[in-house]
Amino acid sequence: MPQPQPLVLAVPKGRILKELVPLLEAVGIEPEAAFSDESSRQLRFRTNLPDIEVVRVRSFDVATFVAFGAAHLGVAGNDVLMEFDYPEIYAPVDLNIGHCRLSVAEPQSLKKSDDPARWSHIRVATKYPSVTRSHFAARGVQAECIKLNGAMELAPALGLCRRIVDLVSTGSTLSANELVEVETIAEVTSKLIVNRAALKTRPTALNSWIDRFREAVDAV
Ligand SMILES: Nc1ncnc2c1ncn2[C@@H]1O[C@H](COP(=O)(O)OP(=O)(O)OP(=O)(O)O)[C@@H](O)[C@H]1O
Ligand SMILES: O=P(O)(O)OC[C@H]1O[C@H](OP(=O)(O)OP(=O)(O)O)[C@H](O)[C@@H]1O
Repeated sequence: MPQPQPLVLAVPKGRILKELVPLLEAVGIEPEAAFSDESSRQLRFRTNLPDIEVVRVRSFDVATFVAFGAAHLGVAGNDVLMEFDYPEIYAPVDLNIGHCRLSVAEPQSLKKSDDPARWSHIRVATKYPSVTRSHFAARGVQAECIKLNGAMELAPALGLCRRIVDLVSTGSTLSANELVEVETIAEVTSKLIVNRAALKTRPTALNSWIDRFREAVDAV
């Protein structure tokens, strides 16, 4: 009988990867050496297991690869999952890594006189326009979003807008840019995500990976 194609696990480049590597080890996935070589241009990696390979993509693209079934499994923050809200993605395991929060922030000087309860229309710079619009629409505030892909914290000082919605962890990026949090939209951690159609066609293999990740998180 022909062997099924290896499962594809999509992982994000960047900060989550450092926290993810020990979890991959704990579930028994050891990618080939080029995976840990930051200078390597390789994007697709064999592992010690013939039935799983790993691809490394941008954090937002993990969700897209998994939603379209190009990857069977992935690791993504719930900031990314909320922004796309793909119905094709199932997120069964909280990996307890990538802890941060999605927050609204504004200049310290503005906060002194500001009352969020009185907002009716605000302009916000963010990488998360969809989450931002729905968060504010739920209380009748129209949020006009300017999409940025990074360095949101610069926007108020340069007059692009007065408020931003961005991820906050230690708060040091906000304070270095004289901004303060006004409210939290969501707590964020990274999840193991699975393509729902793949879960139906390859249930044994995928459920076994879900169990292994769950056990590895519980063992930490
Ligand atoms: N300061 C932080 N502390 C903890 N987790 C974070 C922090 N910032 C981001 N994250 C989590 O890590 C994920 C990837 O963020 P990261 O900043 O590495 O990607 P990025 O560089 O913004 O994106 P891209 O891959 O598009 O370059 C986010 O989606 C979020 O879930
Ligand atoms: O509260 P802190 O601990 O300062 O963390 C918050 C920062 O972390 C993330 O950016 P990251 O460092 O990942 O860089 P990026 O702007 O390139 O996404 C986020 O976008 C904030 O800028």
